[in-house]
Amino acid sequence: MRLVGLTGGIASGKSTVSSMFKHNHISVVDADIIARDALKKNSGGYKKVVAAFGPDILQDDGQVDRLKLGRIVFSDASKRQLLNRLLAPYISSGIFLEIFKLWIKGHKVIVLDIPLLFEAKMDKWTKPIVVVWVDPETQLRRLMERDNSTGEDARNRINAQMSLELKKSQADIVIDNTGSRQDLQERFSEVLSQVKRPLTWTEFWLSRDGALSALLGVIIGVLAGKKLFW
Ligand SMILES: CC(C)(COP(=O)(O)OP(=O)(O)OC[C@H]1O[C@@H](n2cnc3c(N)ncnc32)[C@H](O)[C@@H]1O)[C@@H](O)C(=O)NCCC(=O)NCCS
Ligand SMILES: Nc1ncnc2c1ncn2[C@@H]1O[C@H](COP(=O)(O)OP(=O)(O)OP(=O)(O)O)[C@@H](O)[C@H]1O
Repeated sequence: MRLVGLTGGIASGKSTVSSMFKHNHISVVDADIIARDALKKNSGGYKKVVAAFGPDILQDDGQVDRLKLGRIVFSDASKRQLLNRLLAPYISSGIFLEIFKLWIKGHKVIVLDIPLLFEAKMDKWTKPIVVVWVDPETQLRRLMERDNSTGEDARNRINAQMSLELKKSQADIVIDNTGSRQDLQERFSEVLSQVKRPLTWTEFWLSRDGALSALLGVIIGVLAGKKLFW
C-alpha cells in the first residue's frame, strides 16, 4: 500500500488537487472532514472542547460556532495548541480508521490530504509527500476571496501554520499552483503518473493482497513442513 501525503498551506490548493485525484479514481482521506466530525455536537471531541473553551463558542443550536472558535485559536497560539491537543487523538484515530477501511477493500494507493501533515509529524507515514505551493501574495488573495475574510483574519490563519517554504523544502514532489487552473491540470497529470507508478516490494507487502500472499505463503510453508517431518 502506498500512502501519499498531500499537504501545503491554507488555501494553497490542496482540496483542488485532492478533487483531481478523486476524479482519477484514487481514494483520498480528508483530514479536514475528519476534524469536522470530531467537533460535531455531543461527540467526544466536542465535549472536551466545550469544557475547555466554554459555552460562548456555541451557536443557538448547540453546534460549535466554527467562525468564532477559528477567530479565537488563529489569533492566540496557546489556545490553538490547546485545541490541537484536545482534538489530535480523535483526528489521528479517524484517519487510521479510514485508511484501514480502504486497506480492507484492497486499495493500493491512498492519498492523505492533511493540512498539518508536518506539524502533526504524520509525514513519517507517507511517501511520497506532495506539497501544493503558491506564492505568498496569491495565497493571501485566494484565501480572502474564498472565505470572504479580512486581511488580518487571513494573515492570522496563514501564520498559524509552519511556513510554506519550509514545507516545500521537505517535499518529494512540489506542485506550484501559482498559475492558472489549466497550468495546475498539466502539472497534476505529471504528478499522477508518479503517484500511480508500480508499487515497490515493500509497498506491495503492506497492501491487503501482499499481506494475504504472505499469510498464504506461511500456511503453505507450515503444511509442507509438517508433511516432510511426518
Ligand atoms: C478552528 C476551526 C474550528 C475553524 O474551522 P473553519 O471551518 O473556519 O476552518 P476549516 O476547519 O475548514 O479549516 C480550514 C483550514 O484551516 C487550517 N487549519 C485548521 N486547523 C488548523 C490548526 N489547528 N492550525 C493551523 N491551521 C489549521 C487548515 O489549512 C484547514 O484546511 C477548525 O479549523 C478546527 O477545528 N481546527 C482544529 C482541527 C485541526 O487541526 N484541523 C486540521 C486537520 S489536520
Ligand atoms: N490554479 C488556481 N487558480 C485560481 N484559483 C484557484 C486555483 N487553485 C485553487 N484555486 C482557488 O483557491 C482557493 C483555495 O483552494 P483550495 O480550497 O483547494 O485550498 P486548500 O489548500 O484546500 O485550502 P484549506 O487549507 O483551507 O483547506 C479556492 O477558492 C480555489 O477554488
